[in-house]
Amino acid sequence: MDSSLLNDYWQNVWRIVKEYDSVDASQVDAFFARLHPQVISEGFFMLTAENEFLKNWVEAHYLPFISQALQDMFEVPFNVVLAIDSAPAAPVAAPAVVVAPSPAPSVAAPVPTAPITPPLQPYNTRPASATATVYEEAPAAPTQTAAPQENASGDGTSSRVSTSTFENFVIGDSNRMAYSMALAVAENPSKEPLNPLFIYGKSGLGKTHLMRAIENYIRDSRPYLRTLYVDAADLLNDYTIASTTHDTEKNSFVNFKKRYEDADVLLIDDIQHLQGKKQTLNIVFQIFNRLRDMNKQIVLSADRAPKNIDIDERYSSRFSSGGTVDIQPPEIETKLGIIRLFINEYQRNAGGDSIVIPDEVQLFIAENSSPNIRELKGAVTTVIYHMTYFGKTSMTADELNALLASHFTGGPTRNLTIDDIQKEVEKYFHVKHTDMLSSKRSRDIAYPRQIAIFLCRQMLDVPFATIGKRFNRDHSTAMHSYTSIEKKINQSREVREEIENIKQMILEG
Ligand SMILES: Nc1ncnc2c1ncn2[C@@H]1O[C@H](COP(=O)(O)OP(=O)(O)OP(=O)(O)O)[C@@H](O)[C@H]1O
Repeated sequence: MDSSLLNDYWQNVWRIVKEYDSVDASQVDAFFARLHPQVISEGFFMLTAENEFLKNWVEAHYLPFISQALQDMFEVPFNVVLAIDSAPAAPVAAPAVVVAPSPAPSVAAPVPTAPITPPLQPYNTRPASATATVYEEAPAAPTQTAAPQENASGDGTSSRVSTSTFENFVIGDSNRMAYSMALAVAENPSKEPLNPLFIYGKSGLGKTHLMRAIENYIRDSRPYLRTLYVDAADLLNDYTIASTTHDTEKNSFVNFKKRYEDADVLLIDDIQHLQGKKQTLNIVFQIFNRLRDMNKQIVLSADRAPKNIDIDERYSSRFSSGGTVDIQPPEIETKLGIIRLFINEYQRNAGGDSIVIPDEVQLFIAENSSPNIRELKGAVTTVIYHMTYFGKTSMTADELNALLASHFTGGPTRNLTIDDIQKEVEKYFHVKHTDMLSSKRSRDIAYPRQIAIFLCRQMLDVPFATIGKRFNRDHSTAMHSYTSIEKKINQSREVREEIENIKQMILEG
């Protein structure tokens, strides 16, 4: 979106607010003249104010009016955010939300000629099939204009490496902050305080999507930067090969390290895979420090908070020394947004007849699928194929249940057992099964054991006596474990997240 359009929207908001009965138009003029629109996307509007006083005053007196005016214009509720920018530049339009106002690039670097910008349309121009539920969905059609070109990307490829972009990431409360931070990094790599950026959340919630979106954005907008994405499991593999290759010059190892140290932007996904891999961690840490010293951008992701990764504290504290943000399980609105996005994508790929999945079917899928978005997408594919193949125009709840029962991991057909829970908890904490059942009481064994007992009770609802027996304990010890974890969950968000995470892994088997 060009900045004049952004300004037009702002002028319109300004005009509408002045017309409200309870406001003093001249005061509005005085204050609003010192605000600068920065970003608008569906349901989100960000302004900057020149100082704290102005920000606080506008927040206290005019924020609801600004939201209302935007809602009047676009017919969706708006979240309005004010930030301080003491030296505001000309307003910049970004694809969607950003965390902080982005100053003009400090180096004479080529910037994207046309930033990614979802066209914002009044809500009533949406297809009639869209339900009234509010969600933020970036339109699927890519609008980044930079043509694929030779760049210095670390893996030698010259343009986009996956289809995950900021445009096809559906935003909701559960992921808004992560999206904003990822976008801020993509727009201004190596800018403090988001270096390193650490994104964490359970499986299938969109961490890789955001990392790939950062990678794609930078490859398009700053092709001269070497951008390197790697999954930690592949990195580990790379390292094993490099360190075991018997070349006398140690070229394999040197090349391995150089490949990562040469990156301007290094993205390492799923770093929990490095738990227990001392040597690899040590090398990764050296690479990390070197890149940080050279002010290169690092983005890390994991399925749990840095603190909960079983690695030396000096690593985890360095890894989380910049921006740390989590992605929570999606709300129904976000799930519906993703379902619609996926139907549109499917339709575009398939061409031909239009695919109509009734709203009630979409709602059924959103309500019954687990938070894992892979599962959600799989369910949509199954339904699309089923409806297309049998020429159906709708499906009843019973039919959907029958079709998707085995698909949903949390569904009724998944018969979880105490064994399943023990197995996943042991895997998560790297505890041997014999230790889990032993009388050992060191914290690294007792805590996982308590969690396993807690989950057996919570997920299976079996008597404490039965659970105790399976852990070589009596009824009261099992009950004590349960209450002790319950207490920890109430006291600590991290414990809560960790347990949710393990639960999800158990459900996914
Ligand atoms: N908000 C979203 N909007 C659109 N698609 C999404 C969103 N979140 C996730 N997805 C899609 O869901 C799938 C799973 O997401 P992704 O691979 O990013 O998860 P993850 O958190 O990295 O999981 P894991 O930890 O298992 O690697 C991908 O196809 C991704 O494009």
